Amino acid sequence: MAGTSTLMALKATTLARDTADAAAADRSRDALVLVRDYLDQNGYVAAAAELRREGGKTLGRYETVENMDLNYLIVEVEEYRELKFGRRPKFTRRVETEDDDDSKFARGAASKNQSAARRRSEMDAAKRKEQREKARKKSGFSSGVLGTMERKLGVDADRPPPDPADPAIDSLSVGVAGANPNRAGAGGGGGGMELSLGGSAMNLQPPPAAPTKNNNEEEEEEAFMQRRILKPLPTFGGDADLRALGETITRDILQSSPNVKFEQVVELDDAKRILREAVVMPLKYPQLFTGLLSPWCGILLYGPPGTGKTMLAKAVASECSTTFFNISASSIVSKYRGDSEKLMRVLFELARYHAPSTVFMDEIDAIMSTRGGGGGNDSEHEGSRRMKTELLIQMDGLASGSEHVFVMAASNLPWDLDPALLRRLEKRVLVPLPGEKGRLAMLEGNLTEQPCEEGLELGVVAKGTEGFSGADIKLLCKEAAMRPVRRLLGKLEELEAAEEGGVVDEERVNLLIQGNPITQADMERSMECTNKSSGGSVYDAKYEAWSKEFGST
Ligand SMILES: Nc1ncnc2c1ncn2[C@@H]1O[C@H](COP(=O)(O)OP(=O)(O)OP(=O)(O)O)[C@@H](O)[C@H]1O
Repeated sequence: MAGTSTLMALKATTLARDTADAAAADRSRDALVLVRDYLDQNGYVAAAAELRREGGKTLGRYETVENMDLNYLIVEVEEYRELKFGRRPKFTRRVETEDDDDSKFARGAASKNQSAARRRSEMDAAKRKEQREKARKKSGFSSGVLGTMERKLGVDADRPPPDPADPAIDSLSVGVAGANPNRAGAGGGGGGMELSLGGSAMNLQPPPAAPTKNNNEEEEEEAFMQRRILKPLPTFGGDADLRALGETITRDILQSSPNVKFEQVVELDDAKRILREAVVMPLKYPQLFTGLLSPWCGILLYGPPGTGKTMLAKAVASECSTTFFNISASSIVSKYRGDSEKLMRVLFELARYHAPSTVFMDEIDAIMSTRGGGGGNDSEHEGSRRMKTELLIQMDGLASGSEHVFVMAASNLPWDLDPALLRRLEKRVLVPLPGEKGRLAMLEGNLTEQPCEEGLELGVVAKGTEGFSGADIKLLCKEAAMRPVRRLLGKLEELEAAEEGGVVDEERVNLLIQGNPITQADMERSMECTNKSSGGSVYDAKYEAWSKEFGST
């Protein structure tokens, strides 16, 4: 009898344990499905795919039931705890790790970026309202629920989005094993993802990349950019093709921070002035640029190759911390041939989504030369025609939209450009070859870190390089700097042979380099074997003539 009751007790315990195990497994599966669907809905395509891969077929058989998602659960728990305990629960807290000085850094960045954020906030208040409304519709929550969520995080509808560095703001960390850190294409911050209320809608945001040094303005600016671009992709109305294209653009075209300063660009004062006036200032002082003075939407930089057009575009993006989309028109033609029309649409959608943004289109003549008819290009491919039309439509949209998206196009052949595009590129700025002074400054800049012999006369080189572009000067310096290295190679081989392991230590190599500076003869020899790449005076005259007719400064 005693034996039977022991057996029954054992059975009951086993049954209870099995039931508890089954419930735990269900909970675990539910959590994964909820996270997966949340990632999907918020554009974390790669992370969701990774979760699918790890979850295998079993996970694939489940989906979140209607009227249920992660947001909803969080709100439920919050409201329940508030009712029961009189205060809302904290789901997460910020942690500092040894190798991730993130929060200290982010606090520094927060104070530096405060004034910029204030400026942005004024511009963006209306936009945020609109986004809140969209998010509310998307999440299916009433505005009251969203309001409650925002209050919990101290977010005011008309205040700027909370800074993730603010320790007062809680965020929910969701570990996604194996999540692709490059999901947003900018060297993301690893597998962990952070659920935060970015002003209104809940987004799973990967944490900002941890910088290596603190208190450095450039790096802070870069971290700000990282946070901005690590937003998840927009959903593109659920269109899988567009979303895939969005992923590609984010990976290939969007740059976190070009990190080029205006001071690094030699000469080109006119171009710098116009760019400051057209982009930098309107972002800093939006109240000055309204109505008739609304900022320019498009600028064309034209001139010989290698004169600093790309550098200028990057300087603009860095100076105003705009998200930088750098696309070479020839790559649109070769790489996205069948998709080029869609690419344009997705590119501009992403630019608006990450606004303020700068879209830089290099070699614009490759896609926007004069359309069929007048230019004699009647055989123009239909797809290419549609792509051009799409670009024009998108540019028109910029003028009427509220987002700050600024298009910079560059061309070496402005006379080939379609007049319809020219009309939309309101400012057209010549980026000419550098003068003698400019060339000297470039020579000095390029050779700053190279050991040069005492009394090296760079002025002579500057005089003798008439017609050279900045890129040519860089090549010339590289060639000159190679010459002492070539002289050293023989010596290094001898030393290697004598050295155990066949490697000469770094210090010794450095000493050898210091004792072998660039000489005047090296510079002269380099001038002899480096040619200018631009077309010379015929082209110069053509630029001048076009400038007179179409340029604007
Ligand atoms: N004004 C300049 N100041 C400093 N460096 C310059 C300048 N112009 C050119 N350079 C040097 O030349 C390189 C190439 O310049 P950049 O790519 O900006 O030229 P680009 O005008 O865009 O050329 P392309 O028309 O061929 O695209 C730069 O990385 C830089 O080293």
